[in-house]
Amino acid sequence: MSLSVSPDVLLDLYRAAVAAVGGRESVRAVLRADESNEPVSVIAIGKAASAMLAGAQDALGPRLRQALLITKHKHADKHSQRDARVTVIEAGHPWPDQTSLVAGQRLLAFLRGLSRPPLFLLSGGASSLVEVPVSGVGLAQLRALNTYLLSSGFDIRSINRVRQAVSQIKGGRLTHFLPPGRTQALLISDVPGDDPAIIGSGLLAAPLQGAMPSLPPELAAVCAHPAAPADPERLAAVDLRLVATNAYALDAIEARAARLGLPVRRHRRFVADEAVAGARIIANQLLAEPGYVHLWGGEPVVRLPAEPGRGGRMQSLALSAAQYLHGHAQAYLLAAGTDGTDGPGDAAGALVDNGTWERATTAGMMPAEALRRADAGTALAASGDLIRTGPTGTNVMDLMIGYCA
Ligand SMILES: O=C(O)[C@H](O)CO
Repeated sequence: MSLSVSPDVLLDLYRAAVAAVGGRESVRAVLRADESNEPVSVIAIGKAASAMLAGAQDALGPRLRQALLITKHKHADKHSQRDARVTVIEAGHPWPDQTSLVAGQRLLAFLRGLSRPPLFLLSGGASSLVEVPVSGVGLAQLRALNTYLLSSGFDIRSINRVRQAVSQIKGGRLTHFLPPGRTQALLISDVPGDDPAIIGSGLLAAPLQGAMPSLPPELAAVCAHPAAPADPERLAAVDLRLVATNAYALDAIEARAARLGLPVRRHRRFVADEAVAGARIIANQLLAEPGYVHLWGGEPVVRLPAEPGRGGRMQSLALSAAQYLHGHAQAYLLAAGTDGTDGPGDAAGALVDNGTWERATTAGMMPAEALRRADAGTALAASGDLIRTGPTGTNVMDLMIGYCA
């Protein structure tokens, strides 16, 4: 078999993956299979809420009676805004703001107006976008808590464990406000392991168990306000279904590669390392087995200095991997998020090759220094290797696709 794997082929595989887990397509595919004629009310919450709601609008047509859309500032699309049946609220992310509390009240009011349960469309970001704090906790405390959590280095499970402790709706407590009957929820997962109790802090799932991570005393005191426990019977009346995950995106790449006749090595270990360490592992695996398209899924982390530069975890990982590709005749690595935004800046990630390190250096950058300052985006802009997609309408964490001849 004669192979021709160019950077364009890797971009094509990445695009196929993002399309396969698109919020609109994923929701539409599931709802089209539903043959009922009943009218449906929809509540879509999360960074992918607009796209998910568009999928419901496509599939349900006139059956969609009314919808509440809660998404990040500037994330509501025209499709939703022009539909008179849709109430749009844009709220704060990654830190909750006043609009997140307004969204919480509108959510409860919307539910009070229903005689039967709505269809929920949930995606990552919901934790910050909507909140009804327990009594005694206000916006200032909520923001202080989230500011601490987001820079704590805790994993998302621990972060959302704390968020659940100060909420009247998270950790399954939103079920207390549902009308009677079975509730359906479709979810896009942006968390390792795809646990619905973690996605968006589990508005409709059983609460996270286990010890809380340790917090500074003033924040531990915020979490000591009592919250009503979730009712197991109400939780049991919710059907949660994942419609898009990181694994689905990797499946789509495998399927597309097979159609193109490309042999694939799919690495099953979820890449959650610190980005620079992860880059070394990935580059070693790639270079050890030439002639294959290598695939990894994950969500590495970047330790941020006091004043970080441009670019997120995927750009750090890509730039760091570029130093290992240097000197190889033909070697590429595409590392990109699936939501279109990889940290500060407008890039989704980067596609590096054996010349990236040198191009960045020739352009006057010091790539190693850029990595230390969490400024990979500036070096990759100079080497001409950034990928820009704009908002994609989904988020299933990160994809890494590599090839070396
Ligand atoms: O909203 C959240 O909690 C995160 O995006 C994980 O889903």
